[in-house]
Amino acid sequence: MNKVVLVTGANSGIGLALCERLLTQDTEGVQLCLACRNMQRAQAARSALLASHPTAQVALLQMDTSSITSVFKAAQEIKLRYNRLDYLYLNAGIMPNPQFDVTAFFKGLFSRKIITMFATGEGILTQTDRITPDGRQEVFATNLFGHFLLIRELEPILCHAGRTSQLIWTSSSNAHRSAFNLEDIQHQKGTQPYSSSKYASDLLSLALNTHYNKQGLYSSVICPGFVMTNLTYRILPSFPAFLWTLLMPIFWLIRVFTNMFTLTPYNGAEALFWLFQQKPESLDPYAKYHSLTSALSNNYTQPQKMDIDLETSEALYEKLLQLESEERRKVKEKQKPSQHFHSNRAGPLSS
Ligand SMILES: NC(=O)C1=CN([C@@H]2O[C@H](COP(=O)(O)OP(=O)(O)OC[C@H]3O[C@@H](n4cnc5c(N)ncnc54)[C@H](OP(=O)(O)O)[C@@H]3O)[C@@H](O)[C@H]2O)C=CC1
Ligand SMILES: CC(C)=CCC[C@@H](C)[C@H]1CC[C@H]2C3=C(CC[C@]12C)[C@@]1(C)CCC(=O)[C@@H](C)[C@@H]1CC3
Repeated sequence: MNKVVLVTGANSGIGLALCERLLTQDTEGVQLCLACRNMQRAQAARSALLASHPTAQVALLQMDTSSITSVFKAAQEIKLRYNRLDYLYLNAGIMPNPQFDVTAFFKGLFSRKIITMFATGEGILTQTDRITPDGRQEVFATNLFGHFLLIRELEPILCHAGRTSQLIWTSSSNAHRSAFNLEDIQHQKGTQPYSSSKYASDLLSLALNTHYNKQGLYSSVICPGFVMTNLTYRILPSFPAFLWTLLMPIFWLIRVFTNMFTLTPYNGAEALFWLFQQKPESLDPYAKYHSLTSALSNNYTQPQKMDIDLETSEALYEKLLQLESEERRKVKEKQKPSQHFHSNRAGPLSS
């Protein structure tokens, strides 16, 4: 039977590379749905996939994960189109207005933390977040909360007796406990919203396993390593593309010291692809699955224990459920005036 696979943020980078890899492995056996914010880029991605796999089933769906209305609308559409969903890749993500701390970078080069700095970007990156029209912090809304609402909405087609479904989050080695605060889950106060949102996805994945494994739904997280994509090019915006190309030999050299420099979206998608082939019951809910590339350019996936605990994951889950109820209440409030308007119109006509 065909596997139904939905990938968010599938029009570029790691998400698109995953789609390409899935189709290369089994063109006929996969029914792909690319859920994208930008439909022009989504069309281009679909055409590229169909050019190399003309018989593939590739559908498109408009969804902006930072917008509550868009997520609810997309979820309705998905439920109309499919009666089951085997894989949901929660991959869309942003790192807006990144600031690269040059001083910290040079200090790091001459410290014992040099490898960690290159592997995780720890200590050298901050971001300035924005507020969405819904009034939420944009990084939290895009990377985490929109995805959480999507999962909750898709529950009926994700949970089926007698078969399993997988949720797979594109997290990061940049996820740190120190950037996350349970009292400020949207990271309104700090300067590391990206790290906070990725740490929150690690916690949420654990909580989802606690609450949904019995219903056959399993969640895992991966880190794609450091990959050259639109997201990373924006870290040094003044750097022209050719300078990045000039840096490539240095980056390949760094692979001798850390296998986290996967560099290409194809390599970065390794763990996402590997998880597609695993039995979800055999996976460790406390592990992050890393895409790694050796100095000799061999790709492999390796699990690493995450710095997370059940108590914090449950507390975050509760807070997300509260936010979800608030959002549902707001949606109902918005619908009320128009219902009132229609019933008023219906009144005199029927009398
Ligand atoms: N590159 C790296 O080194 C690393 C990346 N990651 C993670 O990998 C994931 C993919 O990023 P990557 O491929 O690198 O970068 P890209 O910028 O190429 O991909 C990000 C994707 O997310 C989509 N997206 C962004 N915002 C929204 C939104 N509001 N609604 C729907 N889609 C949205 C983008 O679509 P659009 O075209 O509309 O912008 C794009 O398709 C992200 O979650 C990122 O955090 C993790 C660790 C390292
Ligand atoms: C100018 C030179 C010679 C080097 C600059 C390298 C940095 C721009 C680069 C080194 C490690 C990278 C890194 C990330 C971004 C770019 C670096 C800081 C990430 C933080 C990108 C997003 C992620 O999720 C992390 C896993 C990446 C970790 C490594």
